[in-house]
Amino acid sequence: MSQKPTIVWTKIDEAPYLATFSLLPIMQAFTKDTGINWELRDISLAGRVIAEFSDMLPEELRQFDELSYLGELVNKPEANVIKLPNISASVPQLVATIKELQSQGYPLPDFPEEPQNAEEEKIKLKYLKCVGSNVNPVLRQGNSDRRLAEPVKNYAKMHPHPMKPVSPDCKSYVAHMNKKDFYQNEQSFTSDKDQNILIAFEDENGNRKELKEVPVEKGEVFSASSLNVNELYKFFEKTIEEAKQQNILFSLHVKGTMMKVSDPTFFDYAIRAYYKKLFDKFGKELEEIGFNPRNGLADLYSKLNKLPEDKQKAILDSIDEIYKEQPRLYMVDSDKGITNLHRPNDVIIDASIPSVIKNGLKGWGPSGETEDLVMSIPDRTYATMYKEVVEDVKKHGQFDPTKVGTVQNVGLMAKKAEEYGSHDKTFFAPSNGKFLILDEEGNTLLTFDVEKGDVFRGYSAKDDVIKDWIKLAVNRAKDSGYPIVFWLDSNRAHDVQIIKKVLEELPKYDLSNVEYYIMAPEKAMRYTLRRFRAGLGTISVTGNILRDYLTDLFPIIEVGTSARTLSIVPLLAGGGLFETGAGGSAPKHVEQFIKEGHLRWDSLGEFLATVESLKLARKQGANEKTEIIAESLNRAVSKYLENDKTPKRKVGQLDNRGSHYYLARYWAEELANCGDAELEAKFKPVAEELAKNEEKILNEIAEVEGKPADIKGYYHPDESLVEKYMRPSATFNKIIDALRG
Ligand SMILES: NC(=O)C1=CN([C@@H]2O[C@H](COP(=O)(O)OP(=O)(O)OC[C@H]3O[C@@H](n4cnc5c(N)ncnc54)[C@H](OP(=O)(O)O)[C@@H]3O)[C@@H](O)[C@H]2O)C=CC1
Ligand SMILES: O=C(O)CCC(=O)C(=O)O
Ligand SMILES: [Mg+2]
Repeated sequence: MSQKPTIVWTKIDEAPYLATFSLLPIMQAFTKDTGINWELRDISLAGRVIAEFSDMLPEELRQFDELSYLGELVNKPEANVIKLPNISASVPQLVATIKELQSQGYPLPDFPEEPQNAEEEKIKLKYLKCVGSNVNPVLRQGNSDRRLAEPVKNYAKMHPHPMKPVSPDCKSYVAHMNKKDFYQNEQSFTSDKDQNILIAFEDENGNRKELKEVPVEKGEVFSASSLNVNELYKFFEKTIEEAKQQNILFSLHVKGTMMKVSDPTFFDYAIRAYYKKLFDKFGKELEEIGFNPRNGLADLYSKLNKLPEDKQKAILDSIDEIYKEQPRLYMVDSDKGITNLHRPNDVIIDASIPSVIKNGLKGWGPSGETEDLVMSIPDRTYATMYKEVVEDVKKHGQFDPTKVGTVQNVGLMAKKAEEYGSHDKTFFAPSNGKFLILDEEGNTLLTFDVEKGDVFRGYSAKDDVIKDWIKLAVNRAKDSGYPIVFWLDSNRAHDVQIIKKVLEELPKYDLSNVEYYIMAPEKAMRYTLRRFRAGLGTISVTGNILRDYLTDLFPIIEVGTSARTLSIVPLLAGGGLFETGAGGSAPKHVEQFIKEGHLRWDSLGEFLATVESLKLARKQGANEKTEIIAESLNRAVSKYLENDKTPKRKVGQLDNRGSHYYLARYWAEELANCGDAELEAKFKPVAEELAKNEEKILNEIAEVEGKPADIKGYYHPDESLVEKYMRPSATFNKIIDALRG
């Protein structure tokens, strides 16, 4: 192992990217004496686009492919990566990024949505590599351990975030399909050897097309499922009609970003059902301009100018008519008329359902008021547990953050586990027929009867990954004393295979102090909520999707935002990946920053991740001061929370930059009394300087607030301007830069 451990800090997008400019210099300054080397590696959406197309760019605009570099690093024991949340881009976000880069002088080709020749086909494929969740699955070469640190829980108890009460006559509910969904159609097997299996499609005349060869390891659980799109369409028709009858909002909650291939299908059919009259009346024109509902209604607006003006007007009028007849839509931004069906990346289920719960089971309607709503979550695999929590809130009332317990998670995530690794194994039926899984001898292992347009996806979980996940769960149970609940459903073919492994593995451990259960998601939710409302702690041990969903749901209920989560990924190869929070990149915060110079991103996730990363660096060879510095940071974070120095929502209040000042000050104060003479001597004057200059520093920050922060870009801003806005206090910078040396 190298003598000089390196911590990689990732350069990403949106709010946490902005915050990095203020925070990373502080981290470098305070850890100077550890001998740790800090590297900033660009995995932002814009950075990935530039790297992908570097062969087409002039030398000075080229960029190294940092994601591939990191993808290799995480498989080495020296890996120590702090991964901030990055954009998992939808196609509209990608197109916006390309436009912005072009406007900055990057000679990038347009995104060829409908390629006309082989060259365009190649370009499209390159661009599609930048879409969806293409960073996380590459870096996540370990399973995940997500939980809230004790001081964070205590903070929420002292400063509870608002949770709106639920009205006793609340009409909100979760709607899902009842047949022919992924849940019903799943099939699975555990491979008894290393082999290559084949995914193929056979039409009704027996013509077979080979689609993809997939290597499968011995002990790997391989599963596949299909979803019937006619049934999906009927589901939307019915749910839309119900919303109309009940006079509540219609809403759709999916993961169009992470599940970039299969989930836009939900969008597609929701749009076809909701705007049916538009398709009936203008089907030909919509086809002519290449409207693709998978990209949301925004795609129609962006292509409308290809039609003559009178046609454009007729289409817009028809949309207005539809809004009068159909149920009101759940809104993303009612002021701007942006609806739930506008863009697939705006409503992301893991964050959106908790936000509905926070709002007292209401969503924003077109009038700018909150209203009851139906939450469509088509596939039952994950809808039923949301239904359970929604019904629980209706029955028992809103959660009280000062009283609830905690729900931690151990997630099966490594090596592109489960559905989150299915993108390259997802196909759409070109006609009625069947998808087949064949072994090397051509024997049929699984068969899926489908109709034209149906979605098929294959996914798997590797044996070593499952075993590591079980080990992590048992260890967490022992460390915390909380019961572990495996959220596994004996009615799901995939879960049946996993349950077998859990039952085989568990007896290999000393379970004398471990309370464990295996329950289907609905029941697991019921059990967990009972304990949660009684103030008790429980660990959910789940697959990859439930990991994602539950680690937003519970932290948001418990502490207001999943950004405050501690998210550790012990890598299978021995290193560590520390994700900051469990949430996203908070685009709303960037909008506020650009408009009024106030950034309300709370970097708590980054603070907590750094503590863990420093502890790992110590094990990787950093000197003994590292531990003291990490512990001091940990205590500084507690102080930061006790004194409530988290950023506030409004301009004029403490923001991200001010909150970093307090973190630095408390960290210096802790180091000034840490028991290490050298560190104490070094940081005593720093603590004094920081305390003495409090007003001056905060005033210098306040000077850039209340007016626009023009950073000349959203996906790829001018970094010298970002730096200027994010480090506006000369006094503070001087103290930090002196430490950085
Ligand atoms: N790990 C990753 O890399 C992840 C990436 N993403 C990506 O992030 C983007 C945005 O996702 P979205 O669903 O909007 O979720 P976000 O978590 O970005 O935003 C939802 C809301 O959470 C609150 N919030 C989030 N982080 C903070 C913070 N640090 N400080 C204070 N409040 C915070 C704010 O809510 P409020 O106004 O209610 O206080 C915010 O508006 C998408 O592109 C998505 O793909 C999403 C999840 C994880
Ligand atoms: O990778 C993504 O798209 C989002 C990941 C996410 O939401 C999570 O890990 O909680
Ligand atoms: Mg998530």
